[in-house]
Amino acid sequence: MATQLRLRSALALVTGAGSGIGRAVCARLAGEGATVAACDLDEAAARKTVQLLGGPGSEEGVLRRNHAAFQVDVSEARAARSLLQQVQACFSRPPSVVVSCAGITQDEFLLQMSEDDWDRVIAVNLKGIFLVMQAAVQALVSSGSHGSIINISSIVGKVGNVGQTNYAASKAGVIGLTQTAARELGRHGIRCNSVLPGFIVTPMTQKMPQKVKDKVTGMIPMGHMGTPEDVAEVVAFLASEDSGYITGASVEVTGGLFM
Ligand SMILES: CCCCCCCCCCCCCC(=O)CC(=O)SCCNC(=O)CCNC(=O)[C@H](O)C(C)(C)COP(=O)(O)OP(=O)(O)OC[C@H]1O[C@@H](n2cnc3c(N)ncnc32)[C@H](O)[C@@H]1OP(=O)(O)O
Ligand SMILES: NC(=O)C1=CN([C@@H]2O[C@H](COP(=O)(O)OP(=O)(O)OC[C@H]3O[C@@H](n4cnc5c(N)ncnc54)[C@H](O)[C@@H]3O)[C@@H](O)[C@H]2O)C=CC1
Repeated sequence: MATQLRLRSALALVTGAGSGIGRAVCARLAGEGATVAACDLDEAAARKTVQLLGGPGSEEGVLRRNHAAFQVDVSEARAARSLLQQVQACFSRPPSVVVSCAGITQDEFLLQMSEDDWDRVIAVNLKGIFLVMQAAVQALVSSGSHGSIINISSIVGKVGNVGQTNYAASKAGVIGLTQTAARELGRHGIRCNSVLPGFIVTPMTQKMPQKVKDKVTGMIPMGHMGTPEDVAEVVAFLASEDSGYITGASVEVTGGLFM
């Protein structure tokens, strides 16, 4: 159950906000009082998220007074830096909560995987988190502000997965990146944690071959796929002071898959 408005003083920057887990995270954080900067490669999708957050100004085409949408390709260094400049210009402060959900798959067996398939997934899923996190913590540290960074990895980053050498490597990298940032930033009052979702119902998993989806679902101890809201619940906890002594953690939201 959400603690009433425990994030009322937070400005939350969420990437991948236009779909799936990122959209659910925006809704949950806003529901707990946060002001949300919904960021995505697909600006229209990010705007749709802001409209779905409801409240005054959420009518079609009118940005809600206290939330805003931003377009960004997180894999581009200039774009990531510009995003933080835009967000600070819009809200006159750095984001105290940063949730990196933006991610892609380009699945293929190792024997057939192209260099481009490898490079693109690493650029978005790993370098993208590095770029956004670096820009955000530079703003937080220079302003002497505390914060909570939540990076979305995957259970695949822990155990691997057939057809995902690129994706698994990127998600394993997110864990190590986050743990290292936690070690460096604790003295600045900035916590950094990873969330490792399991098999969640989103457009990303809907692309999988049905026979694989059926196999995976049968392996989940809780017997069903998770929802984006299941992940958003954990993200909200890590964003709040209720997790004030948690940093460097990897929190699995999997229904017990690969425990
Ligand atoms: C025995 C089942 C074990 C399942 C373990 C898998 C756990 C996955 C949990 C995922 C949870 C978190 C996921 C996440 O973070 C979000 C995502 O990444 S969603 C996308 C996940 N992607 C995959 O799992 C890869 C799915 N596979 C494919 O997309 C295609 O197979 C691929 C592009 C790799 C190759 O396509 P193609 O050449 O057409 O071959 P087939 O599709 O016909 O497959 C050939 C053969 O291999 C089996 N197979 C494919 N993928 C997997 C897999 N992930 N795990 C186990 N087995 C797999 C497939 O069933 C075929 O087997 P046959 O016996 O020949 O039918
Ligand atoms: N769905 C699942 O089962 C799981 C998903 N994850 C991770 O959760 C995160 C969210 O995944 P889903 O919501 O399922 O996917 P999704 O495909 O529904 O949403 C991903 C969002 O990221 C955006 N995006 C893609 N590339 C981008 C870029 N370069 N810059 C900015 N935004 C970009 C897309 O436009 C999209 O809105 C991803 O990092 C994914 O790897 C982890 C474990 C399981």
